[in-house]
Amino acid sequence: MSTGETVREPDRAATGRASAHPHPLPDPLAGALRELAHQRRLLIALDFDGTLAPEVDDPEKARALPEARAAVLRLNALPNTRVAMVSGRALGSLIHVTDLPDDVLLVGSHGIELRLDNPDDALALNDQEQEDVEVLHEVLGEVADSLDDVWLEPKPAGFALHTRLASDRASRVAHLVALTETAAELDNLTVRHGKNVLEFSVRSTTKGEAVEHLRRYVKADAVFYAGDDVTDEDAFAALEAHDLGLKSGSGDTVAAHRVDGPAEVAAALAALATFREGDVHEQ
Ligand SMILES: O=P(O)(O)OC[C@H]1O[C@H](O[C@H]2O[C@H](CO)[C@@H](O)[C@H](O)[C@H]2O)[C@H](O)[C@@H](O)[C@@H]1O
Repeated sequence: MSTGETVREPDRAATGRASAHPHPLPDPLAGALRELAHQRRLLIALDFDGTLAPEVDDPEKARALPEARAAVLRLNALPNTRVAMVSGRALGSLIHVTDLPDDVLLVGSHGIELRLDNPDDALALNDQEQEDVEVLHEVLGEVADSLDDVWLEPKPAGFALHTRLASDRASRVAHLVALTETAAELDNLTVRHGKNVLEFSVRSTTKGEAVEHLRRYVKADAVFYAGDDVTDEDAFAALEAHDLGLKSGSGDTVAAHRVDGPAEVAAALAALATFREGDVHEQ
């Protein structure tokens, strides 16, 4: 969790704005945000669940904290600054829960689905992939039906097997049986481990590839990425020297910075917005 000295960033003298939130940022993070804010063209890529939005039992009821949403909108309004959501959610679900302006770039299904500036083609699976999705549905459907509080969330290229409300025993059984039986039926399957969820997909794209694609797409000089889960580690690993990775919450990470959770991520985004707004006004 957050360690080291902390400062309340940004202060009114430095930026002309009062600090609007009570979550102090670790000193090294505040400094890194200040430096990042000077980069000419910036991509701000953000995971959703556990990063902007606290975890809830019903995925469709998850919403970004108001402070996080406000900071995202401030950043999105700045010149030479693009905001992207990079999520494991299906694109439709991501559009619904984020409810952001159309110029926010969206990546769903861990990089498989994109909504960039031009209307992109809907995800088109080939015949083999469609068959594999049907097999997955059959196998995982049986697992979910046989255990209390285990359920399947359909996605365009696979399924998420949710165990958040299941007992420890049911979760273990669900994971074991699902992994064994899908491996027995399908050759080219990607399995991603998340918080109370196992994701099965017939496409193997990662959030790391998504960040690389977005970096090229927006011609970014630097990238800010924040995420909380195992799948976000691919994105952190894709960051380069001038970038900034921010891990939300507990768990192993290769990100250079860590905060406790969505409230502190919101504070970091608000600080970045304030630093960058200051730069714009100075130009
Ligand atoms: O990449 P993310 O934006 O973090 O999405 C990851 C998964 O998020 C959702 O599941 C998780 O959040 C739910 C709502 O808080 C929670 O109920 C569930 O236990 C978590 O696993 C979503 O349902 C998945 O499709 C995403 O892949």
